[in-house]
Amino acid sequence: MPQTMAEKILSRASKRSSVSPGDIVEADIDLAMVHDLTGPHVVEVVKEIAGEVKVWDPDKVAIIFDHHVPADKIRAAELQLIMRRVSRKLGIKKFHDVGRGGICHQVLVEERYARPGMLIVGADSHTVTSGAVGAFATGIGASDMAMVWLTGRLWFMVPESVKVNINGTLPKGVYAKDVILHIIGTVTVDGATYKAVEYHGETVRRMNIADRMTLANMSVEMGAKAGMVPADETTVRFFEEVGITIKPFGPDEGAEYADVWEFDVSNLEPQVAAPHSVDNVRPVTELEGTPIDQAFIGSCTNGRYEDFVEAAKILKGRKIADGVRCIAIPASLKQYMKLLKEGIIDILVDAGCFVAHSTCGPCLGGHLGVLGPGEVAISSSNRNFKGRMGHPESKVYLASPATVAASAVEGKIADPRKYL
Ligand SMILES: CC(C)[C@H](C(=O)O)[C@@H](O)C(=O)O
Ligand code: SF4
Repeated sequence: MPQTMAEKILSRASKRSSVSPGDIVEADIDLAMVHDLTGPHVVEVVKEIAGEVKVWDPDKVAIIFDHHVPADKIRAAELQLIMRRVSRKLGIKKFHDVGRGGICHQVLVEERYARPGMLIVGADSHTVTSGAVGAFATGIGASDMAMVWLTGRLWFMVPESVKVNINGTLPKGVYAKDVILHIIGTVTVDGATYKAVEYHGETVRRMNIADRMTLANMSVEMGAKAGMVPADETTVRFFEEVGITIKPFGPDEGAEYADVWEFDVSNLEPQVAAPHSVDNVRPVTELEGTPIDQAFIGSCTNGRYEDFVEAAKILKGRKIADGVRCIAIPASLKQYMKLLKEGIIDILVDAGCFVAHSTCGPCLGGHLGVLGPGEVAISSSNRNFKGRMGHPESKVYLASPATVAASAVEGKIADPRKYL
């Protein structure tokens, strides 16, 4: 029987010839990731069950520090100490300490830990990001992760698959972020609950890996279990860049989908998700002029080289508006280095941005830009829940890096198209 990407991956991992939506399978995990915040909980549960810390295969475990790095308070330092000791004890090679990697989802893709056809679990909801290279990647809780550490296996209910066809040429100033915001705005935050979403169509085929990561990343904001892009020639080239040969990977011809969604993006305007829900999406022209206090360019959604290049086109030779701070944080050391070498960091600093080394920081109201009462931010990240970036009385608007940059320059939500 022809199968979707999720079905193919779950059949292979559970050693079955085929699976159908609703089946319960026990599958072998190819890669298990934890970070500085969730790792300590996993360690605690593993110790409770097994009496000591251990993992089934140290080469299939990744431990990446990103949420509170460098440690912003004593508690964060304590948690990082735990994970540093565990990494050393277990001989984890995919261990990325402060300054040695970046945001966990960026690192999984950038280091090519995530590969097409893999089954990946991470103790973080945005683990779906690795779907950009054709993996079934999903977020799980600490106790599930503890079972994975101990056995290398986990049960799944095979999800129904949804095919999202995205066609049309993106207009100037409109990006992958606008596409995914538009999709979430259309289907709402529970529009894809427990579904495996596959992104198809000419628009997606033309997207680079950075853009595909933005799409996959926000799949969880409509409830998806996984968000995947078939691995095609672009993916093959992405792996070739570092000397790794992979084969394209996609659904079988004739695979059956629970739903097919069609989107034509040829006339799409830049999109903005207004407070306090990711599906509260409007075209930028409806929100233009809304005053802001802070702009943030970064996160696992939009903190890549390509994102900063777009923001820098707008920031070059301009200044951040008086009374507004713009925080710019590349998603990883590698992205930072590339931006540094190409003079993009100079442009950001010249414009008046506060540029920091890779961390989740302000994205989850952690540090390096926590909002105060009544403050308004526009952010290139993925969540705008009440209090997400700080005080419960603050507000977060989500948009593309270009829209964030244009807004930073004007001190109010602005349409990036007039700058491009
Ligand atoms: C802190 C962590 C568990 C959380 C997640 O799972 O997504 C965070 O990364 C987020 O984006 O809200
Ligand atoms: S950058 Fe934001 S969304 Fe991504 S993992 Fe960190 S806190 Fe979560």
